[in-house]
Amino acid sequence: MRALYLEPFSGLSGDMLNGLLLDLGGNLDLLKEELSKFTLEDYTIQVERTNKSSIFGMDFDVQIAHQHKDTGIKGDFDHHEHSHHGHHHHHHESRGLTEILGLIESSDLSDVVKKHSSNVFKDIAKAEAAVHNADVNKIHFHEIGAVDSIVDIISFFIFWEQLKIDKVYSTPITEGSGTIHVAHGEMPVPVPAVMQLRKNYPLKIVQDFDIKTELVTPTGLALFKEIAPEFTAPENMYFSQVGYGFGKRETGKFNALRGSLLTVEHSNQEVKTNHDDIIKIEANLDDQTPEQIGYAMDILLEHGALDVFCSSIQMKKNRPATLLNVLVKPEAFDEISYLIFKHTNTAGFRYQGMQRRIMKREFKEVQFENENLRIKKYQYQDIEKFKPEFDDCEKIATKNDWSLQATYKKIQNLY
Ligand SMILES: O=C([S-])c1cc(C(=O)S)c[n+]([C@@H]2O[C@H](COP(=O)(O)O)[C@@H](O)[C@H]2O)c1
Ligand code: NI
Repeated sequence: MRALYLEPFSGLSGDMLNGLLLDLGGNLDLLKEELSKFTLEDYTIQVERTNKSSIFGMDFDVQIAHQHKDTGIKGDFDHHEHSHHGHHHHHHESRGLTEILGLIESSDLSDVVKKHSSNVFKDIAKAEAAVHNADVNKIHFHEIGAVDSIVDIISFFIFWEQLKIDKVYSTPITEGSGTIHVAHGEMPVPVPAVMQLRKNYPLKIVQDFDIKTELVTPTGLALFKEIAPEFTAPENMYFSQVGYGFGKRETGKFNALRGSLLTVEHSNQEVKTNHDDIIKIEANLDDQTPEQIGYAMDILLEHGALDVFCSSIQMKKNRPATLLNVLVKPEAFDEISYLIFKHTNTAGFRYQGMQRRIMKREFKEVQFENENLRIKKYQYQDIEKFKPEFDDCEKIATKNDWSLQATYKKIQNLY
């Protein structure tokens, strides 16, 4: 399993979220290729690996042709008829929600990107409609703001799909205070659309009253809601990568969104049930080297297979071959199927649904010889079993130059 751990200690915006996913390994060329499936006016994506306070991260910016960078503020939603505003140039068309949803639906973007980005647009339009007492379909996204909002939102889910994140965790979100100026005048921070987006949704937001500007933008918060982070610290996971997406405003503090990719082995996941459903996949491989099979096994395990194992078989034409077995949760079946076809020579495989009887599993962590020692507790009715985490025992044994046997003896009274 792969998780994303967000630390929005300086708020959330579309640019920060995109910069972060890029810094965590999002592929810019593939992003541009995908975005070309969606027809929009002239814009360019500017990315720069740069530093703030000597910490390197990604600056992501969508630049629109003819945009005046006078205020540095984008996202000017036009809720009025064009004729009411002399300053609305002809080339600044506005798009309504229905039009944006239609553009997304008729594009060749993936279903995942279509679904999530449409949800975000609906959420923002609903919030704007509530603030400005307008019909949700009458909210018009002003072109200057809309093009970069559209690109921000769609890009985020294209990166999202690339990174294959299964779960999101977050620390509480920090928001600024005071007021900001947008085209419609002065707005209190949190801005009204952000307040609406918070309605009836369990978010943890704290305000930093030393910062007199906006840290959380409507786009940033709507994207955050769509990936639905859990406000807890992930347990039994390992940080595999840390990244930073920079914000644009001068806040007087370190203005970035930090995020980390975390991985967890299935054997280290908490289990709260005594039974579950899995799928068992079998493929006979008679033309693949052990090196290739080992490589495929690693990839399948990294992408959520519960277990991958092989046995030797004798196939037609007297060929010694390998039976590849993969156990997978139903929700990971499509991705694992794709990866089997990608990384093995097989042109088909067998699969069957199975039920498992399993022991509940939880972890406790103790300190031993200045090291964390995780202990697994298995439980089924009145039966309890305890098992210290092998990787931790190995670390303790190596550090102290003890045998594994001696290490297990020393820790046995800890569980
Ligand atoms: O122009 C309008 S109507 C406007 C409304 C609101 C409300 O909260 S209502 C907020 N904003 C500000 O625009 C920028 C851009 O936001 P994005 O989410 O598009 O990045 C931001 O400062 C908003 O607070 C504009
Ligand atoms: Ni508004």
